[in-house]
Amino acid sequence: MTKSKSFVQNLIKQLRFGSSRDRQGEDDLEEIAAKEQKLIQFETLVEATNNFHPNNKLGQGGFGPVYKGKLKDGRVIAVKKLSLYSKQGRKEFMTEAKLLARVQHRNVVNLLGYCVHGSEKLLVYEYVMNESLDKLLFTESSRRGELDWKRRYDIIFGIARGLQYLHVDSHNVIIHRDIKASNILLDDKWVPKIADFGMARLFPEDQTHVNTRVAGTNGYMAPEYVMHGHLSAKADVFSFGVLVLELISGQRNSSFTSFMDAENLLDWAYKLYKKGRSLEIMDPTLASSADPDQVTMCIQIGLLCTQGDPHLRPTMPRVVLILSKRPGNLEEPTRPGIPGSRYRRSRRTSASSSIVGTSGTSGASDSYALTTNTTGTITATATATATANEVASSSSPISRRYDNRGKRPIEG
Ligand SMILES: Nc1ncnc2c1ncn2[C@@H]1O[C@H](COP(=O)(O)OP(=O)(O)OP(=O)(O)O)[C@@H](O)[C@H]1O
Repeated sequence: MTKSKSFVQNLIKQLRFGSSRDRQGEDDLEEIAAKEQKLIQFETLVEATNNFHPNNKLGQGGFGPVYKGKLKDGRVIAVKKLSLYSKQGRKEFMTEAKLLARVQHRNVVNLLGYCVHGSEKLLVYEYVMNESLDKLLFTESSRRGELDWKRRYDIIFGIARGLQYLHVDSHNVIIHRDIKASNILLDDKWVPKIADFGMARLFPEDQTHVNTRVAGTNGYMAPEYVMHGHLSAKADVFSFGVLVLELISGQRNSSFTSFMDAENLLDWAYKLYKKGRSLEIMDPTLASSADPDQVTMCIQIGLLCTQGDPHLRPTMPRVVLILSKRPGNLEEPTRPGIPGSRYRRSRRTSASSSIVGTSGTSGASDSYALTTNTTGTITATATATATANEVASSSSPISRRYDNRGKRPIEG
């Protein structure tokens, strides 16, 4: 067996371990990473970041702070430092280290190595120059103009390719679970890199979905995942669709300003689409650079990806195909599934990605109303007695608190 093959197999073994084996997993990982020469000395990082000087701080994530640094060989790096007291962070940190060690793709951030220094743990990435899409699109509004239509289209395409790689082309199915604007980094050529694999899950090849504890970010999570903890690649497809509509409109779904009585960005886009006026959602700063046909197609893709019924959403390979071939006829999107609105759960189990219809309700026998209150608590209400027990059950993820970043922690 080759060295790299045994490395990958060891990592897969570790990812399947339960939490009681985390400690063991960490020790193994150190050994494996050392063999792979992925270990970076703490002193090297101290020097590279000028002793983690506040001036070098790039931002603060769920794990802890991220610093910019420069290695002696000239490579610019981003160092993610795990907060010492975060048990949750430790788990996510290990997941990120293990998963990123085994993926390599132009549209996935490159993990250069990691470092353990006493109780401190650090992950070292290539520095991605234009930082996060979130900053450009929403926070530093003066820079939004830098994202003309061509760049936004290429970003959409790049993220789609990155997700196709994770879902299909890597050894196992990897579900990212937290696709959102702040987890997309843009390099100096505006190539998007999917980052932050702390919540990702690795699926065995023969498994298409699992039921899991819900974790993710408000505004991006697929309804079947929020409601039932049902996780499949289609949950990432949903988040991707939200991101596409955010990129086109320049509006954050989670803090949407209401237009046309729409409850959120997806609802607004859908209502305009049904009236044949979908281009009205377009960010005004795109007016001079936009290709209307391409924008229209991307809005339709965003709506297809965010459909309430996960079976109706296209797979990522299909999205990549649509983006590369620009077909004249695309299927009609059905109503989007949105936390905060009514979601109908179809009983149908077979997968299909090219169904034409007006709503994802065929065979539906139960439905839920999901509401988010001002404190960020998501609450689900069963609207059919047949499912009242399921909703009342303590294992059903119906009422969870979000932190002030809109992020739901992994529980248990
Ligand atoms: N490889 C990198 N290159 C350049 N900047 C980075 C890199 N990794 C992270 N950053 C910056 O550091 C900041 C914090 O990133 P991090 O991934 O820890 O958290 P986040 O995605 O903002 O939040 P959360 O952890 O809650 O999802 C981000 O704003 C991002 O711009």
